[in-house]
Amino acid sequence: MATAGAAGVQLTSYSSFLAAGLNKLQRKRTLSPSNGRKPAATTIKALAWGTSGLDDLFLGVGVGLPCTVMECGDIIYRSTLPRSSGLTVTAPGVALALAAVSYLWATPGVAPGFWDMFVLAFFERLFRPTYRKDDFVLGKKLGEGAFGVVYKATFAKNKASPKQGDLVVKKATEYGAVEIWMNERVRRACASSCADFVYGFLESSAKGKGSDEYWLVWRFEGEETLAELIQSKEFPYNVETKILGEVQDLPKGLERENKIIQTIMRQVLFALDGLHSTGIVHRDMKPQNVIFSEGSRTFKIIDLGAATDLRVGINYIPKEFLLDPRYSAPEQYIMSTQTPSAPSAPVATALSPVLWQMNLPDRFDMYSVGLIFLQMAFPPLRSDNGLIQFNRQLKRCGYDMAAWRNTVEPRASPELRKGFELLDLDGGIGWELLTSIVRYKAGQRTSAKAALAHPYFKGEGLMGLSFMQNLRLQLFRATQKDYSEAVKWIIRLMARSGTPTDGGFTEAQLQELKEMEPKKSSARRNVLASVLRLQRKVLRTLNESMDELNRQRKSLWWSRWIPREE
Ligand SMILES: Nc1ncnc2c1ncn2[C@@H]1O[C@H](COP(=O)(O)OP(=O)(O)OP(=O)(O)O)[C@@H](O)[C@H]1O
Repeated sequence: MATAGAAGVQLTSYSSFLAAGLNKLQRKRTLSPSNGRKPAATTIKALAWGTSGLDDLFLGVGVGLPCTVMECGDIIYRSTLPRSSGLTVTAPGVALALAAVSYLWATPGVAPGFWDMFVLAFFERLFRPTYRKDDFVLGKKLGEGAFGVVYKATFAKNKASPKQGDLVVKKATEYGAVEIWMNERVRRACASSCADFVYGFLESSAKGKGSDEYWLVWRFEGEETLAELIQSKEFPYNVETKILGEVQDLPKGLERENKIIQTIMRQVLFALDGLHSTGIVHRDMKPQNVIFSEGSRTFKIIDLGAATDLRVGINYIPKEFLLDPRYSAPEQYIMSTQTPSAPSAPVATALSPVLWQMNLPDRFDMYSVGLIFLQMAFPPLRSDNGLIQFNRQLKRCGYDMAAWRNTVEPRASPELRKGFELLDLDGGIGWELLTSIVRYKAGQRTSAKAALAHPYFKGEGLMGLSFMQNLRLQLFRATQKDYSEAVKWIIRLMARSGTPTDGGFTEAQLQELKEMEPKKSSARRNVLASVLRLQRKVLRTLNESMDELNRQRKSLWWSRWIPREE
């Protein structure tokens, strides 16, 4: 260090010596302006560059007197010197930060997931009241499914609860763990979407490990599910006062019924959008799992036993089949069967936005909601038999709702025709919404959020739409359009011989096109094939590595979060 310092001092002295020489030269030129010629500016500049270059060199070397090395400046002007340690904002930096934030917040939400799991869940566990089975008195049985029995219940007299009132208790088998997880997630993220969850715990039986039971407790929301309500001959009038608070000032008829159905659909979609936004797919949407909450006067979703949390990959087993065939979408699996079973939580969380966008798993629920809409609009489809028959007919029509309509409408019963008339109100926006949901391909189905923004819910029909709403409708239509129809039309047009009346291409033109095409299309096809090959390879690699990870972590890791009865 000492040697370097000395060298620096020596070099600095040399630089000062040169600068002094330069000053002298300038003075000399100014004092004796020579024989009419201008001073040799280039020489001076060159010398000046020489000295400043040396100074830069010292700065670069980093040795020398403090003010040669550190750009101290004069004390008076120090504030004008560039700040060396400030945060520099650059366009690529901002773009990168924005991309990272968008990824972390994209559905199902990596960042909110961390916050929820490590902060909210932690504090909730610290402060919420805990219960044990003696705190409840079970009443009548409300239902019995494959995985548990549901009872109406109350708090035991000795248990002081902040909110008294009726409860619902489900005693469930091993699948109860998943349902507790889902209900707790929902309570923190979108409480109004589902029945109000009170508590869930594992009750270890004295008889042995095999008979452990999960207890799940909710507030009793109400007596009726949508299934019971739509079975009534009075539907939809039997729901009117429940959700609208009063009888509408309209004569009984299609318009009034449409308003009620609109409100039910809006509430169901709103609840479902809450679940989807937090990364939960219900997988068992049906009128039996939509309950009318008397307290909040809205429809809420129940039974999260088949739900899957794609934020962390819980209960996500793509090859599993546990769906109600009456309401399930044609694809049956919510994720591509090429997608592996759920990886470990951190990997699943990091990849969740990519997997969500690749598979659009929420559209599985949307198909089921489309069928609920259909049942509300068409009375003959409200029975099990009616729905099963419809499913068969739609399958035969290639899941094309327009084709189904063309087949059944000409010989439709008055009840069935009533459904078409209801959906055709206001320029057919109800039919348009329905057909944008009930589609074969998941990717072409509209999401819950997009459906909520559909003008069908504006309530005043097409005539009542503002300019902006109309614009949004056009945009919705453009994004929802099935362009395969346009392609078919072009192909049909091409197949005809070109005449002035029919249009289309002549044989000669087609031949010309054929001759022109190969090079272009084969290049494009090659690129496409390479992209597909790459995609398959990525998926296969992911598949293998994740299955490997999964094998090592088959245990129900999330059961750590589930309280046990002491
Ligand atoms: N929070 C609640 N408030 C009022 N009733 C409820 C509530 N939760 C569930 N129920 C009633 O209990 C019944 C069964 O509930 P749930 O569907 O969750 O159980 P399940 O065992 O999964 O039954 P299934 O297999 O038949 O769907 C529901 O149909 C509903 O009538």
